[in-house]
Amino acid sequence: MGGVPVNERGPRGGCWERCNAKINLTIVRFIEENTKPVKNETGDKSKTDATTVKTKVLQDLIINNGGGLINSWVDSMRACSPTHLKSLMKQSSWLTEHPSALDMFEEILHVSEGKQIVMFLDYDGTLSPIVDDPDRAFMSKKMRRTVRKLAKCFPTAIVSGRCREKVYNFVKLTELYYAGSHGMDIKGPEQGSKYKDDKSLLCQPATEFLPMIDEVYQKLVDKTNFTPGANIENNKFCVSVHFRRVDEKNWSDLANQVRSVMKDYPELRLTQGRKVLEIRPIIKWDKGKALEFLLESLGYANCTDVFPLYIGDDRTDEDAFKILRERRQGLGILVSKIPKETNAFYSLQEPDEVMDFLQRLVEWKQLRSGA
Ligand SMILES: O=P(O)(O)OC[C@H]1O[C@H](O[C@H]2O[C@H](CO)[C@@H](O)[C@H](O)[C@H]2O)[C@H](O)[C@@H](O)[C@@H]1O
Repeated sequence: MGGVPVNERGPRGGCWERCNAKINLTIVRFIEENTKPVKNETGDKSKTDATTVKTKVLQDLIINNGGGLINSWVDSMRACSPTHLKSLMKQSSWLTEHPSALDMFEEILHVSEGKQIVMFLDYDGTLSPIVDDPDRAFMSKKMRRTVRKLAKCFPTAIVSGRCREKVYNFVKLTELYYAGSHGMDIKGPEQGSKYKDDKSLLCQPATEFLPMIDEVYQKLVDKTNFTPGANIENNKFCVSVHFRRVDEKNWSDLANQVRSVMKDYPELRLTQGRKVLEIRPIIKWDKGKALEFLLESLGYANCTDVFPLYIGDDRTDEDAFKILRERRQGLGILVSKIPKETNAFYSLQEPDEVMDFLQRLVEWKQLRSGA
């Protein structure tokens, strides 16, 4: 550790003052954008706030058995009104604290100067847009080309909540590291990596939970069978309960179904992603631990000259952002159009912006190495 370029407000030695004008412009754009009707992830203009509120209620139902339900509604409704002045101030201050990584590109290069950049990329919502059907979350050919070029320039890992095989089938690049099941299933590149021969690299810290996860998966499939739109996804070391296509009036039923299964499995815990409940072993392993494991495997355990860049859109990515802050090393970039509590330093609005950012990194690296 040490040699760390970031502090609580942003990269140390970064050019914050010079960038204020840029940030202010972005804030103005952001406020303009958010005073228009807000589009949600599936393109429905009216529902974003309502669904955010309901997601919180669903979580409350599951975790607190319904306690604090009314307060939760009111608090969330207050917090979610984008036309409310207080909320706009919150959005603008969020953008000041988490500026666009594209706007701050030069500063990021500056603080990574002389260090080995290592790339960590989440999949859903980061490399592929969020879609209704989880089986159809394809990444574009252009994004794949970009990630392929990126992996030629820097060690690159995909870190996903999906099972490793499934995320590999979407990405289809043999030269990458893959950490599936929220980091509980890690494998090195199939092809000899130019950074390390990691054909044998494999880390699966939750194998003893496999039979339990299969059992819970089956029970959830049976239990939610009559809830239209509910979709249970087996991610090998964890299970996802999708409610994106469940009518909101059935969310509490679904929550009760999940709770009735989970109550028999104290060794499992529940986290929440984007319209998905994620059930996984209670072990102390997450995307942050996966990041540390991969850095170590790459030989950067105690290095001061490494600069991990982690890009992700979901709550589970926060574990990795937090580790980077704690290590005071590299930085996290949150993909989000709306303010979220985050440990990331910067933001990007959507996968297209992620692609632009990755492309700029590739061009910069190629220029430097005279390729
Ligand atoms: O860590 P990630 O790669 O971001 O995985 C988190 C979850 O991603 C997938 O679900 C999300 O994307 C779907 C497709 O766009 C969308 O339909 C769903 O609502 C999102 O939550 C994946 O299917 C889940 O298993 C992962 O837990």
